[in-house]
Amino acid sequence: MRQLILGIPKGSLQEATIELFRKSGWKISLTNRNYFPEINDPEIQCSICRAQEMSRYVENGTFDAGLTGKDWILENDSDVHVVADLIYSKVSQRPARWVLAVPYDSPVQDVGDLEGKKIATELVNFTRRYFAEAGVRVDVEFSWGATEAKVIAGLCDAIVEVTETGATMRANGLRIVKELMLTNTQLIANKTAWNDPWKREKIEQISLLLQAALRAEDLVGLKMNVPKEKLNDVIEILPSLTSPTTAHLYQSDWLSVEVVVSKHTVRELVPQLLKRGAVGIIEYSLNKVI
Ligand SMILES: Nc1ncnc2c1ncn2[C@@H]1O[C@H](COP(=O)(O)OP(=O)(O)OP(=O)(O)O)[C@@H](O)[C@H]1O
Ligand SMILES: O=P(O)(O)OC[C@H]1O[C@H](OP(=O)(O)OP(=O)(O)O)[C@H](O)[C@@H]1O
Ligand SMILES: [Mg+2]
Repeated sequence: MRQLILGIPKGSLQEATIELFRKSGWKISLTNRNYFPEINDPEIQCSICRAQEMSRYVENGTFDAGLTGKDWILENDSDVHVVADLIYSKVSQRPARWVLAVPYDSPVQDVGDLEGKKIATELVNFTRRYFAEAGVRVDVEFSWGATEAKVIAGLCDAIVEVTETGATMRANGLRIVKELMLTNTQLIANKTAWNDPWKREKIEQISLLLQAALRAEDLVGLKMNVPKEKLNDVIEILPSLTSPTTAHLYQSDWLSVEVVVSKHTVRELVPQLLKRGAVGIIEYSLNKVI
């Protein structure tokens, strides 16, 4: 039987990635210190890899496909096929941001103010390129991590660092001067693997289901009963992916109405639906939206 070698990112993206696979129908079992986790699909062999190195291993064919941040694909300048953007980060379903930041009371207000200064970052190539294009000469120094501490300690004048919730920036009293890049997780494939029909189909299956599970995260189903004469009043305020489904209730003038809506609209929507004559409203979560 053929097998697809799939890289799963270690670190910040690991938990969210394994959880997304679970929702998509694949159980990845990680035991302590084992870098080759079990997966309940004989056609996939998983391997754990640092997000920073993933794109290199996909590019050179060690892995057929893998998940990692767009930031590191760009930083490594890897020649890989991007199969899908999967918008999630460590704790949210939003992109993370790479920002230029300084201590709160620093005189630096703009990129140009950093001429001749020192910048610490994990994303050295990207940062050098950014400042070269801006025509500002800076000394970019590689940082192994805990980068926020370095600018506070005065070891550099500014940092280029990733932020998601902003908690670390706030906790260290840092000020964002500029947002340099948005990044999100991507599913990438080795170019030769992508041209192999069996592997491509397997990668596309993974892509389809991961995207479906991710889309479902933000949505819920709503179902309600509505008397015929109130139907238009109710439908008028229903946002929906497609137009709402309606069905007649058995031997009655009532209809059942079903829609898929954004989770965040529900608390506004439900009281209005009640006012307009809907009853027996139920909300249910969705596993996948295709
Ligand atoms: N909240 C976040 N913090 C840091 N990286 C994040 C976050 N959300 C998403 N990412 C992405 O995770 C990848 C970095 O993950 P990785 O595990 O390799 O580094 P790390 O989590 O910083 O590891 P380490 O604990 O060694 O610093 C990048 O692609 C980055 O964009
Ligand atoms: O905006 P926030 O939600 O606070 O997340 C961003 C923080 O998370 C990452 O740190 P990491 O855990 O990777 O530690 P490191 O700095 O040692 O790499 C990143 O380097 C930031 O410090
Ligand atoms: Mg880190």
